[in-house]
Amino acid sequence: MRKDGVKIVYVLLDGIGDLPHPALNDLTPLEAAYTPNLDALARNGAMGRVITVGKGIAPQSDIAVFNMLGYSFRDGGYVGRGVIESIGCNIDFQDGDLALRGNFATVDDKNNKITDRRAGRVISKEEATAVCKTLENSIKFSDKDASIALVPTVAHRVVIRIHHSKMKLSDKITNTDPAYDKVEGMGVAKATSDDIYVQEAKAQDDSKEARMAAMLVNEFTEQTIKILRDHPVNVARKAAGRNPMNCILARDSGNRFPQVQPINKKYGISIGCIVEMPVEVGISKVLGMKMYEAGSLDDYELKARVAAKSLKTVDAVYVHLKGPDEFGHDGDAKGKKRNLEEIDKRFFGVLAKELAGVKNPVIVVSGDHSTPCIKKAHSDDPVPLLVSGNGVRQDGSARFTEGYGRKGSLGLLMGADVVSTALKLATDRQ
Ligand SMILES: O=C(O)[C@@H](CO)OP(=O)(O)O
Repeated sequence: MRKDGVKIVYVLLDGIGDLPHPALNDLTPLEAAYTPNLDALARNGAMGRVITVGKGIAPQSDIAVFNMLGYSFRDGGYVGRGVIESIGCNIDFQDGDLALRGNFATVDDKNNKITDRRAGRVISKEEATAVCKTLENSIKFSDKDASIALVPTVAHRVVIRIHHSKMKLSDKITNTDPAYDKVEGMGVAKATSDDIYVQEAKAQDDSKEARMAAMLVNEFTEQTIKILRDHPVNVARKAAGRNPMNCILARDSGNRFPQVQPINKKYGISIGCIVEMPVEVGISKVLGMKMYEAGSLDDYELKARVAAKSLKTVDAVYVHLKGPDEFGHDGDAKGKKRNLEEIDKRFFGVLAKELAGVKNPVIVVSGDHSTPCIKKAHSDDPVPLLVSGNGVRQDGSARFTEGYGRKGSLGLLMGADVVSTALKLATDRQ
């Protein structure tokens, strides 16, 4: 398969997949949205659907993106989102430390009932930094050889790193965040219910390293709620009628660096990326992808321009657009529809113009998982896949929607096969 001359733009729309929603006359956000640029790509290409990680698995973005880039970790060797986000935010992490993904959350501190898993989502860097600094200075573990580092990343997200100077901590512990389970190291969304409390971390084996890890995470959780009860940041937030960030929910622990084949070696082409969220930044570093700066999360026009320009130096560029997922989590179907229309106009519309000078580009569009607004959580519903351009045989798809994905000629793929399939389609015509 000749790969010289290949030019691919690979776009993952976070949380893209959805289900019919009453607020959209029982259409999905993709079906209800006006997306002329995506539809033009669909008419000039072929569609299918993707089970990104595994049948029945509602994956988190980390393991889903790894799969969509061809790394399935099905041997159970996945290191956990905590490690990936630690790498993404450059925290000092060594094998044997315990890294976890955290959420600043709002709890009723009388019974630890969670009233908002994201403390209202609006959290400034200053608030998060002040809270993390207080916690790092105030938390005292019963084991004097243990210490903690906390790094706020984006909005309600924070990375937790626990170090023990005399033992390698085990990652065989359960989450304190009730919204996600750990299955073979992978973070899997649970069908959430309203009656949710902060969970106690439990050791998943009888080793002293797992029991120590669980004990330290529980001490962290308990002390955090006490310390933050009257923290100035929360006094101010409550006075302003905003949810206090008075708990940190922890999940997806890991205790070692991933060992994987660099992506350029895996596919024999050079692949760059445009990513912002700490988890995708971590993935890109682990896979050795050249990262291109392209503004903040919704600088869509800039991302399109940088993506097209990057093809002067790399053969393919992976672009992660976070937008749709948060509307799914918030159950905002109309908001997700509007966000898709914005991405279509401001990213894909600009990309079409910017690629005018690129010979035979192939555009691949899919997602990391479904986040149906009706469920307000990730689901195992397959995501649509589109491969368009460079003479890819058109299959009659008229729009980029879940429905056309079901009927498309590419059929049903597993996430780990998407890149190799797209590469084959992109090079058959060479
Ligand atoms: O970080 C995020 O964007 C989401 C899902 O990946 O996590 P949470 O549901 O905790 O907001």
